Amino acid sequence: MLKLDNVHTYYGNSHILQGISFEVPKGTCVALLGRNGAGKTTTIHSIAGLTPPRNGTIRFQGRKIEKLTPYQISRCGIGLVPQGRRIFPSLTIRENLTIAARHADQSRTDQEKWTLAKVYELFPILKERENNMGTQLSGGQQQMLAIGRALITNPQLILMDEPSEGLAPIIIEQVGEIIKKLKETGLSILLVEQNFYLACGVANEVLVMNKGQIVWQGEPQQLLANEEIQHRYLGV
Ligand SMILES: Nc1ncnc2c1ncn2[C@@H]1O[C@H](COP(=O)(O)OP(=O)(O)OP(=O)(O)O)[C@@H](O)[C@H]1O
Repeated sequence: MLKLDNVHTYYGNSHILQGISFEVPKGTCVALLGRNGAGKTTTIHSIAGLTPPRNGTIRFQGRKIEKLTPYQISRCGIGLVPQGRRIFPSLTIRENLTIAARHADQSRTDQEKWTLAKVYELFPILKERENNMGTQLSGGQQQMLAIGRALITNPQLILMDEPSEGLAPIIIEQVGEIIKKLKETGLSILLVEQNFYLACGVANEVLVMNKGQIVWQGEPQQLLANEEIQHRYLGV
């Protein structure tokens, strides 16, 4: 589904991603873990075209996408749930969703298509509060809206940047359940997280980043059993 090969990304002269390679197979969730500043968001932004890589290739369903614009990448079927949610504060829930729907990929069959009704079915609280402004939502509701807004573009892969950030533990559990449900629909997910337990609970594979490189990769159970890696790179 997604394949990065030797990706190098810079901010000016700062060499941030130093040869990142990994794959997200179809229908799976791959979690990217690491301390603050490890390069997780930069990886997501490199894939989404917001900070294009200077070297290396990124393939989505076999097509090279590293030189495309963010809009073109989104049209290929990659949805972004950005860090901090980025809800439009002066629009209602419904407007936040319908604006995103205007950019939806229409090539999928009706059954697979995400509509406003399907997003409301997944998140009934958004339907109940559809006329509330973005700013009037709790952190958990904003996260649901950010996920709904990505889904309504009909992506085949979503990039989620720290969905648990700033949320209470009970809401983080709900986010975990949502991610599992999305996987069941066949969606592929690249999940960037600081929350070790959330990531290990939902991912098929975990990648650990440090200083712009992937320093460990394996199954969640292997990471849960590996205290050395947890201490050294994740501060668990
Ligand atoms: N716009 C920018 N200009 C210059 N350097 C940046 C910029 N954004 C990030 N960096 C640097 O790039 C490195 C990687 O940052 P990045 O945000 O990818 O890390 P992260 O693992 O996502 O951490 P966090 O959890 O804090 O978001 C850091 O050293 C950071 O200071």
